[in-house]
Parts: sequence; C-alpha cells; structure tokens
Amino acid sequence: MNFSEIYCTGPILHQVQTAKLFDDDKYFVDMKLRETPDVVLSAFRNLSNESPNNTVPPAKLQEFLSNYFEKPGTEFESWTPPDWHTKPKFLGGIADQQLRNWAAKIHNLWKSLGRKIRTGVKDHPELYSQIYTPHPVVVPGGRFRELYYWDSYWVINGLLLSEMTDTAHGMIQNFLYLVNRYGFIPNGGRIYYERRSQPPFLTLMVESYYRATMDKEFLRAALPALEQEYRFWMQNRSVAVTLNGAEHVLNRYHVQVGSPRPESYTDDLELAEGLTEGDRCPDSYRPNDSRAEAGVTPSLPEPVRWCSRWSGAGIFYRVTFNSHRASPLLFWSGRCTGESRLGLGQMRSFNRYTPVTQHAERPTVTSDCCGHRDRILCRPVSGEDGTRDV
Ligand SMILES: OC[C@H]1O[C@H](O[C@H]2O[C@H](CO)[C@@H](O)[C@H](O)[C@H]2O)[C@H](O)[C@@H](O)[C@@H]1O
Repeated sequence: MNFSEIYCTGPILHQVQTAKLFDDDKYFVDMKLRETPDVVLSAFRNLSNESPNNTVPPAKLQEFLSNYFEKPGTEFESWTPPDWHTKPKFLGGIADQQLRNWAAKIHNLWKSLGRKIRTGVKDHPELYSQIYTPHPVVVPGGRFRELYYWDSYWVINGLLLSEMTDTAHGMIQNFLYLVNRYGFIPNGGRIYYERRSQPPFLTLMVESYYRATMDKEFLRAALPALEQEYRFWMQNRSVAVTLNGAEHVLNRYHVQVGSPRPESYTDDLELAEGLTEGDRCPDSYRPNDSRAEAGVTPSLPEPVRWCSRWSGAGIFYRVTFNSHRASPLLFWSGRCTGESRLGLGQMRSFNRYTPVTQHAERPTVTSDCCGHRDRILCRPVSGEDGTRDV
C-alpha cells in the first residue's frame, strides 16, 4: 500500500481540505502533482513555517495549488471502446418502447464513460492518486473519475449485453491485476481507496463473462486470483459467531483506520467533532470506512445510522449492515469458485470448497451486530448471544 503523505494523510491534505477551497473534498485528492512529492512537501513546509501558527492562509494555499498541482482528470487520454456498435441484439428484444429507449441510452453511455489511463501514470505513479490499470475502464461518471469495484459488476453485465466482450474482458483483467498487486481489490482506482475494499463481486464478474463466452482458458487463468481474494475476505473480514450452540464463520465489512477518509475529509471530521467527549475514541472514523467498504455512502441518510456510545465496557458501534450483507456474497463466491474447479475437472481443488458448496445457506444475522473494539457481538432476534473473534 502507498499511504501518500499528500493524498492520504499529512498537513497539506488537512490544510487544503479544512480551508474548503473546493465544493467537493474529492477534487483536491484527484489532482496531479507537477513536481515530485518531496519537492511539493518541502515547498509546503517552507510555506507553513512562514505562516502564523503554521496555518497557510487560503489565498496562499490557492497559489500553492496552482504552482504544484494540475486540475483533476489529466491522467486520461480519449478512448472510445472499439467494440461498441450501434445495434446490439438485446435492444431488438425489448418490446416496450420506453424501456427500449432507456436501454439504448445506457448502451450509448459506454462511449462517454470509457477511460484509458495514460502510460504516464504507470511510469510516474508518484505524481498521481490514480492507480494504474493496464486496460481501459468504464467509470461511474460525474465526480467519480476512476474505476469502482462493485459498480463494475453491473457495468460488465451491461457490456456483455451490448456485445462488448473485449471491453468486459479488459475490465476483469484489471481486477485480476489488482488482486495480484494488493492481495485484494481496493474500493476504487485511487490510492486513497487502498485501505478498504467493496462488496466482493469479482467471482460473479468472472461467472458472467464465462456464461457469455464459455471461455474455459479465461476461467482457468482467473481462478488463482479468485481464490486469493476469497482468502483475503476469510482471513481479514471474518468473525466466528456461536448461535444456538453451533459456531459459524460470518464475513463482515471491517476497516481498521483511525483517520478521516481523504475524499470526504471534512465530512468525517465534522462527524467526529459532533461526538460528545465520552463518545470520542481513537478510531472514531472506523464506522465510516466500514460503511464505505459495504458500498454505502456514509454521508447519506439511511434508515439505520451508526452511532457510538460509551458504556462502562468500551465503545460500541452500531453497524447493523455488517455481517448479513457480506456473507451471502462470499458464500456465492466460494460456491462459484468450487464449482468452476469442478467444471475444469480439478477435483482436488474443488474439495477445498466442499463445505461451501454443500451448505444451502450460511446463518443470517438479521439483527444488530455491535463491533466491540476487537470483537463482534451478534444479537439475533431470538435473543441468543454469541461472540468470538477468528
Ligand atoms: O459509484 C461509486 C461509489 O459511490 C459511492 O461511494 C464512493 O464515494 C464515497 C464518498 O466520496 C467514498 O467514501 C466511497 O468509498 C466511494 O466508494 C457509493 O457509496 C458506492 O456504493 C459507489 O460504489
């Protein structure tokens, strides 16, 4: 991981974001450096040293940014997916005119949302927050100028319907590349997303592609990365829960970070500042990172909000979306991976997944899961409690 002292932490990030120079905190962390990080950090040190209380006034900060940063978006070259064509068959199969128009609009989006990352990002990664990936990507659009993990699952299924197999193939190759590089897939294609993942859809992407192409060689080549990602979730995002005397392993979104999300820096600061003294703890930001890992936008209102409260025993986070959202996905990933091994005639590898393929479902925790420092306490609706870390 590359926790950049400019994009992920440190005084430049803190001063620029808290000065609120831009409407969106994501703007600054997407800017490209004009000079190496050392030069930029040293220029900022000098500037702070000559400022009252080491706090650079907003006008000087603006000037500093113009001298040392470029506006976001410069890391791309224009790219239209070469496999896009006007009349994919699926459009003719939609009888309802309105729905057909809507589907045609989505099909057209692939042209405007495709991005090719310049080789400069590969050659000089230290100048960018963008993570280089070898194949073009389809981005969500708007303020999101990079690939996103779980969004890509639906994008890939759309591309396959649009008969854009090469673009879909390239996107999956990018994710396999990221697993090989990080051991898991970061939330999105920026270094400030390296500390968390998103709902694990890679196996299901591969499944969609395989169903569309029946390409066994592709499946065979992808399997080691799928297994690596599965291991990451089982080793880093799992917890043992005892329910009615039986122990089960559940997966959860669980990010151990004690600082604000760089791309939502002031939102997280304000949220932490809103906590009363008794609620505050060193990892006040953790629930927001875990929520982002679950694919939830932390700042949006939701029926269930997280809260923290001091009880004699410690800090409790009420993170009700945790386990029950992750476990079915991981269950399906394990099942698909096992069945792919079987389909390729690899009985011994299939056997590793036998427990996953044999159980119709893993237990679902339908009620609150309260993270209690390093352990998780599950309170099923029935009132049975069980807890143990794995
Ligand atoms: O469509 C892209 C993603 O958009 C939301 O989350 C992203 O933005 C958040 C705030 O800038 C950030 O903290 C989060 O980590 C990003 O993934 C949405 O919540 C995601 O589900 C979606 O993939």
